[in-house]
Amino acid sequence: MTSSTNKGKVNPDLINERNKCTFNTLELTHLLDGDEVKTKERKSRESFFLDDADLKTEVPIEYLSHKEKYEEAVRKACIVFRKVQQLQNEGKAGVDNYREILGGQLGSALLKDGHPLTLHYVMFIPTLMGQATIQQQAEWIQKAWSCNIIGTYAQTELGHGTFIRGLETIATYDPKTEEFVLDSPTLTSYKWWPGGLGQSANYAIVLAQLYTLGKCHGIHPFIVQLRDEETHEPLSGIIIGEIGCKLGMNTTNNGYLGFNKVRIPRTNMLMKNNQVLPDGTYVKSPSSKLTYGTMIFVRVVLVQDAATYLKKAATIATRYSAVRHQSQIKPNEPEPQIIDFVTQQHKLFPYIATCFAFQYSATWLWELYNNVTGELESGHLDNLPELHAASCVLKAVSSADAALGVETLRLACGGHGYMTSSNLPTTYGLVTAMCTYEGENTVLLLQTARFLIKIWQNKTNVTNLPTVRYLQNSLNRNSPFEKTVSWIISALQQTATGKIDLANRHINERVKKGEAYEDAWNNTSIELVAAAEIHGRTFIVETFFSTVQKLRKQTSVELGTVLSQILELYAVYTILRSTGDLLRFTRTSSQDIELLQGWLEELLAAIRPNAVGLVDSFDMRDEVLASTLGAYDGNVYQRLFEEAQKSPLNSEPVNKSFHLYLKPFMKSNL
Ligand SMILES: CCCCC/C=C\C/C=C\C/C=C\C/C=C\C/C=C\CCCCC(=O)SCCNC(=O)CCNC(=O)[C@H](O)C(C)(C)COP(=O)(O)OP(=O)(O)OC[C@H]1O[C@@H](n2cnc3c(N)ncnc32)[C@H](O)[C@@H]1OP(=O)(O)O
Ligand SMILES: Cc1cc2nc3c(=O)[nH]c(=O)nc-3n(C[C@H](O)[C@H](O)[C@H](O)COP(=O)(O)OP(=O)(O)OC[C@H]3O[C@@H](n4cnc5c(N)ncnc54)[C@H](O)[C@@H]3O)c2cc1C
Repeated sequence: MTSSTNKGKVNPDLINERNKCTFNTLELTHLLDGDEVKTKERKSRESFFLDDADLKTEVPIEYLSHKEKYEEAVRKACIVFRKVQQLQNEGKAGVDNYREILGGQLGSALLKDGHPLTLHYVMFIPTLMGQATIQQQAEWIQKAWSCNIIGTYAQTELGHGTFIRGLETIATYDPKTEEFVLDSPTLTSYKWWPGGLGQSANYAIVLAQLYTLGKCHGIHPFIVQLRDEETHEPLSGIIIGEIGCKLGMNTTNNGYLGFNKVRIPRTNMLMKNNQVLPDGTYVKSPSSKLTYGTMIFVRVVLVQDAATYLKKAATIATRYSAVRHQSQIKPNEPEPQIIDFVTQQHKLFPYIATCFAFQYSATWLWELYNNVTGELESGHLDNLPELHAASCVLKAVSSADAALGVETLRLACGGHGYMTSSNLPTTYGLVTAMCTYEGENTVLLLQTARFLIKIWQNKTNVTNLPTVRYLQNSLNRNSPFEKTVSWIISALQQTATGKIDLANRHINERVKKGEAYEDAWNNTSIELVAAAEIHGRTFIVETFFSTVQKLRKQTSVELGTVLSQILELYAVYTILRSTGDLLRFTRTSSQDIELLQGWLEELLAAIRPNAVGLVDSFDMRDEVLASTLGAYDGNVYQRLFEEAQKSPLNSEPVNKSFHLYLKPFMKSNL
């Protein structure tokens, strides 16, 4: 039985759902965490943070002003990281805990609408680790780890986010003083967006165009002090502030930054990859793309984050759907639980399955990232393009599907899903941002397409490239329909290959007609994005399949059966999203599509008794869900009512606006 912190009387529908679950939810929780010990450690960390009275906010943050929200977020952020440091000193915290504390699980429970110090940990420290020399690390890392300085990552500008070669901030080397002079020559060159930049950080990694000895060498990273370490006043020549309210993430303190001829020492350019010598000589690294390393790191960790946000929304919507009764299926019968409507199951269950699919792809990608960065350290760059392409497509597909999933799950909760207290709107605000930051999704899909087309055009040997190995079987037509996940994978691979081939042919045809390659690329880009997307989805299904094959060797029969069902559901759901392409690029017939549809419906029915059990296995504490609709006890209506009482408008029977405006207006109409 999955534990919960909530001691309330549990709703009978949920008791009933839990009684009919066919597998041991605790076994699945352990499997998702890694093992029983890891579950214990996670739960003890959760208690360490969530039971701390100082980390609770009395008034729901929605009722605070923008300024108050920020101040409350900083208060909590400091407590959170003091506690992290305590765990570190006790040897109980590592990188994974930062992920948990900043990301979707604990992170959004502690700071519901974003963390003002996230960028310090997610990009400032990783950039120092990846781009600074040993000497520079000796100077900066310890100060950063212990938070004596707080940093951010200032790359995006008002005028450019995607096209980073077009950034306008300038760093001109002055050999006489051995300093760089940072300047923002235009309004569009102002940095715009960096998290924590507004009022929290006193340092930043700034990406700027490097000029030395009269020549521009492209963008390079510099560590720049922004504010006085004692007074926190902006330093001379630094123009800084916060960018204002956003759709979500309103406590991340995103900022703007301009430079008016700010001088920094030569040694503040991060020189692990490229260098500027004291006399101004430029020394180039083997690959200009190593400067982009931090972006790969963040894209990799975001895939896990997408899974976590989706788990949260799936838990809320599934529990709510088990408790909510509405309408009738047959006349004269009681109103059913809305989870019994098949359309409702179709909104919920594929997204429950998607949580698993993304988690397994995230694990795979994290391992690839660690292997390839290890190789980069020893000068081997061969596998960087595949890592880049894989991280782009998995970040894009997982964030897009998680955003769509959270919104679908919100809609699945009807009117109550629209309440802020359901926590679905805030979760959507967090997850949809992911589609834009760290590389806008379309742009990232085009990066993956670039990799795929290159492989296809050059007939590259793909034997050692796991994400594209399937391309070697290229255009062999797939076998007749079989009700297996292997068949689905091969049909998806066939479809992806067909789409890559067709896009490539269209580029070539356009070039033959006289278009420049770049124009032909742009004119084919709708197809290129679609090809990259299905390539990504295919890989996610394949990874889910191989993971379940491995896991089934260690699970009980009951859990193994459920894992296979959700794998099948994810596979069938994914392929049914592409029926048009399936008919175009494979031998699949419309009768096969009917069979797939029937299979989908069978799976929804098979998963129905275990739906609540599956989301219970995610083991998200009520404080993590922070939702009137999703709590473990299912007491939805009581919670909605209680939360409504917290509206400041309910603190007095008559609001002054009645006397000031409404009454005079109403009387004047007599
Ligand atoms: C150590 C302590 C750690 C503690 C922390 C641990 C964990 C933290 C964990 C979890 C955190 C959890 C949650 C996080 C929660 C919230 C996150 C909150 C905030 C997020 C902040 C977001 C911050 C940002 O957004 S920063 C700004 C990001 N900006 C972008 O991503 C810009 C996108 N644009 C680009 O990347 C590029 O410009 C481009 C679009 C790729 C084009 O570049 P260009 O130079 O024009 O390249 P071109 O197209 O010509 O390609 C040339 C060539 O290079 C290849 N290429 C491109 N990029 C890369 C790369 N990155 N790596 C390798 N190779 C690359 C490209 O494919 C081409 O190759 P080829 O010529 O075809 O061979
Ligand atoms: C919540 C949030 C937090 C952020 N945090 C940070 C941060 O800490 N530090 C930081 O430096 N930045 C940060 N950013 C900025 C973020 O990285 C950029 O907004 C992002 O990379 C997208 O760039 P853009 O805004 O220039 O979009 P644009 O590139 O202007 O996108 C607009 C449209 O143009 C299209 N487009 C652009 N180029 C192409 C192309 N080559 N081919 C096809 N279509 C194209 C896009 O697909 C999109 O539809 C943050 C952004 C957000 C929303």
